[in-house]
Amino acid sequence: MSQSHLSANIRWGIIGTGNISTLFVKDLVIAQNHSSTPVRHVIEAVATSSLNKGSKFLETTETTQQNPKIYTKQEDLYADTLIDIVYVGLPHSMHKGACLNAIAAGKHVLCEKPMAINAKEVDKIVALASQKKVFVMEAVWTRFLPVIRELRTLIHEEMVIGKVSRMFCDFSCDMRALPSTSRIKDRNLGGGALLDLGIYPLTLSNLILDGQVGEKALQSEISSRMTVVDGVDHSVAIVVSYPSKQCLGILTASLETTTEREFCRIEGSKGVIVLSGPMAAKPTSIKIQRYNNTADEVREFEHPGNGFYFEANSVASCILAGKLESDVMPLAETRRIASIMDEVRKTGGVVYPQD
Ligand SMILES: NC(=O)C1=CN([C@@H]2O[C@H](COP(=O)(O)OP(=O)(O)OC[C@H]3O[C@@H](n4cnc5c(N)ncnc54)[C@H](OP(=O)(O)O)[C@@H]3O)[C@@H](O)[C@H]2O)C=CC1
Ligand SMILES: O=C1OC[C@@H](O)[C@H](O)[C@H]1O
Repeated sequence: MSQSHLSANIRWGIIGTGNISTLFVKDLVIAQNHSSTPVRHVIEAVATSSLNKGSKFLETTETTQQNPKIYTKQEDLYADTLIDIVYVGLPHSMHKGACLNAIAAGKHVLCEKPMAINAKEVDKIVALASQKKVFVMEAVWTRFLPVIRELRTLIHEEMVIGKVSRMFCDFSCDMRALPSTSRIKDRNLGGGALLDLGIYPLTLSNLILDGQVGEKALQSEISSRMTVVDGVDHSVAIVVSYPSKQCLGILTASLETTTEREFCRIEGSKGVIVLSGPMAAKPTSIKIQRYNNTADEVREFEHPGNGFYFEANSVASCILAGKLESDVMPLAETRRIASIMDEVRKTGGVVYPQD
């Protein structure tokens, strides 16, 4: 397919060759065939614990032909002057260090969620990014999906279900078989349901109940409970309420069961919207049930790959425009969600070494 629409290169350095880095880079490759892709995404280098893992990663992601360098020391990737932006795909406890090192080297950063273990760490990253004048964003890719843009229009502009009063959202994955040493369960790696999964229902409650992000977001009140195993939460339940809008969200996440495809129900004065998909991070369908109409309306959102390129393209456009943060996922929103998660953990009794 022709790539004549691509006017600039964005050269990525990928840190970590695990699950999400693989999916993300595969999507960057897919993005090259989309006429809406504003840049050519180049995988310039990858940093990994072993050369062998690096080679396998390049094969799996079909980036071998781009001839990326494989570094076995992250410092070498940060020092590579050909890299524009570092993508951090590491366990949670390693995000802060990787972000600070990349920023100190003058790189832009896209860091997997959560940007850091707590709001205090987020503040350090934001302060250094502001000093070094680089773009930084937490990779909450869900916010960039077309299904979310449509959902927000339906709820906040067209008000198809009237005034929203309540929503339920769950993100649970049965991870009982994982050992306690896995990044999902190990307290020293920032494990736990809230930071790994609960961040998505919190994100959706912001998008559905509020609609404004970051500094413009409305004041909310939080109550919560957790079940804790080996120092990390295996289940969490949060009630987020907006007194000024008379609405509330009941949000849950768990490592001990798996959510049904219909993972989110939004109730309004004129009807109900049900979101479904393989997981709360990736809604693929919106069902509208109007109280005055017997026929449901279903809108499906299918696209190749996972759809990480919507996020990556937006990041590339910000960088080309010289922006230091995204309007869709601004740093104040990362900070706001991080402090809510701090509050929920404080009530639930989950304390990380970084707190
Ligand atoms: N946006 C999304 O949809 C998703 C986001 N995520 C987020 O991505 C990040 C990584 O998650 P995921 O890819 O699932 O994790 P993986 O365990 O699959 O990969 C993490 C990688 O980090 C490196 N690493 C370095 N030290 C360790 C360690 N002690 N334990 C494990 N890995 C280590 C390894 O890469 P190497 O050996 O190459 O150095 C490893 O492959 C997390 O922040 C997670 O929340 C995860 C899944 C989906
Ligand atoms: O989307 C996701 O699904 C599985 C989780 O472990 C992961 O961290 C999360 O982001």
